[in-house]
Amino acid sequence: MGPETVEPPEGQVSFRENVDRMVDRAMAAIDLDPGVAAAIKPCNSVIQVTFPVELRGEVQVFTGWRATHSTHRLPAKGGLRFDPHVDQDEVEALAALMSYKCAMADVPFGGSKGGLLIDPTAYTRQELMQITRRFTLELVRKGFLSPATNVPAPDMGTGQREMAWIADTYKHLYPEDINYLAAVTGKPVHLGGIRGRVEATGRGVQYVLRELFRHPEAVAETGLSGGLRGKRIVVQGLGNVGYHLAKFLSEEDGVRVVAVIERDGAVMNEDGLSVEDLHRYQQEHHAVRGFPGGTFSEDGAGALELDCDLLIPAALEAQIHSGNARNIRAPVVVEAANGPVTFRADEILRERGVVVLPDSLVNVGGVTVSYFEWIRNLSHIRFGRMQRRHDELRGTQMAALLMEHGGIHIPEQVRANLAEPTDEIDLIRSGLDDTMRLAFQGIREVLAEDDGVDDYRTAAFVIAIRKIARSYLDVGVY
Ligand SMILES: NC(=O)C1=CN([C@@H]2O[C@H](COP(=O)(O)OP(=O)(O)OC[C@H]3O[C@@H](n4cnc5c(N)ncnc54)[C@H](OP(=O)(O)O)[C@@H]3O)[C@@H](O)[C@H]2O)C=CC1
Ligand SMILES: O=C(O)CCC(=O)C(=O)O
Repeated sequence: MGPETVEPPEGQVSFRENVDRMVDRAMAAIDLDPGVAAAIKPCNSVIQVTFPVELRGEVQVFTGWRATHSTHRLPAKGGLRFDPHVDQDEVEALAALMSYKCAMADVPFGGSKGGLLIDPTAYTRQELMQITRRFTLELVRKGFLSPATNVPAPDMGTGQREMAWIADTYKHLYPEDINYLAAVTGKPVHLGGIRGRVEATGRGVQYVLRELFRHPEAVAETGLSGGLRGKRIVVQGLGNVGYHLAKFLSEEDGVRVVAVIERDGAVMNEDGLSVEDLHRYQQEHHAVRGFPGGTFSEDGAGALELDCDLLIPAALEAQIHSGNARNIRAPVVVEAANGPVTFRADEILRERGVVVLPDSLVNVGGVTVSYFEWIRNLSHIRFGRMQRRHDELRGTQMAALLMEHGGIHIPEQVRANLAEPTDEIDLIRSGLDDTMRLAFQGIREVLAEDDGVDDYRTAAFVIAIRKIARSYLDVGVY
């Protein structure tokens, strides 16, 4: 749609419609059978639950949703959001995105997402536990939560604590289910979680950006040059995803975080913000205003338009829309959040040559490590437990053999590395890194080979849709 076209106000286009329009663009590019397209796009089932909880001596009623988009693989997988603005349209859109990202990155799950309409900051820990347990009960009883069919995980407003309550509630309902721990992922490690899940989405963003900068031709297309080191980033949202990605990129890759946008405004420092200091400040003050390490502006939305190399929205959807897409100065937008760019903004950015790395690629690290956690729960054993000492012995023996019989001097540090047993976290990072690299490479292949596909988002959807369509066609639709 050209900039001159008279368009309906963008606010009238729902999140779900935005996702569908992006999917339509990809389906058109591969000439998908209309029947299969119609089978893939809608949510398979959606539940709305309304339940009472007695709090502070009175009954309060809560509403929540869980949408299952696709069940071509089971369980259907996706986060659970606690937010005062969530609605059915939003969870449907997010469930659809889960199907596509899982298929694209070879994470063998269908797509689902849930939300509870609540302001979590208005309740005590004890109250939230009561509400979460009751919500869990509703979802379980209605067939929307179990290790085999539908497995939630953290999203906005939820984390390890809520996942622990969900797992425990499920266990009390089905103590005979030997796989009860696999009913939810993102749990604390001591309660059946896996090392590396908390930071997985942020870590995945780091790995995908590292992979981008291993492809000089891809970097050249963005108009940037050189490596990741020294690049200037603006991050929106310093929650789970935003904090970890900003921390890893600045501490490990020499990236400069020139601005962080939070709910109350933006804090800027051209020399680079200390992510740890800012995070600590934000945790303490529930705001970034007043942070001594940078300059504050109340205009958070305006800060999206700051000059930088990589703009990384990591908070809410629809942050880049037709009203500000022409003002975005970053040559690359990295969608760490789900749906931060509307369909219309996506078109404008494409016209302007801004490269958008889409959510389905960028934030797939979270569900990837959830997949590892789910497998760990089903296998009832920590990854690496059987081979750690075996690896150590083999490394020690190999180093000794090379030194004694090959006459090779191996420095002590190298010998120590060879003999070091592999920890679970090493395996998780290896699996995550591999997934992110392969996902990026798969998209580059489609961009190179498919005529009519010339942006990362369409390429990611093309990969996903082809896989989902194949699984529909292979088994037949009945
Ligand atoms: N957690 C995960 O593993 C995954 C998350 N995602 C996506 O990443 C995004 C962020 O999720 P996550 O980090 O888990 O959520 P969190 O709730 O941990 O963090 C969200 C952050 O965004 C901030 N925020 C809220 N409103 C605004 C606003 N208007 N402007 C700027 N910042 C704002 C929040 O501030 P405050 O604390 O004040 O509310 C908070 O710091 C979501 O789109 C989610 O779906 C995607 C894949 C996996
Ligand atoms: O870890 C998961 O299962 C889901 C993560 C998620 O909600 C997302 O990728 O948007």
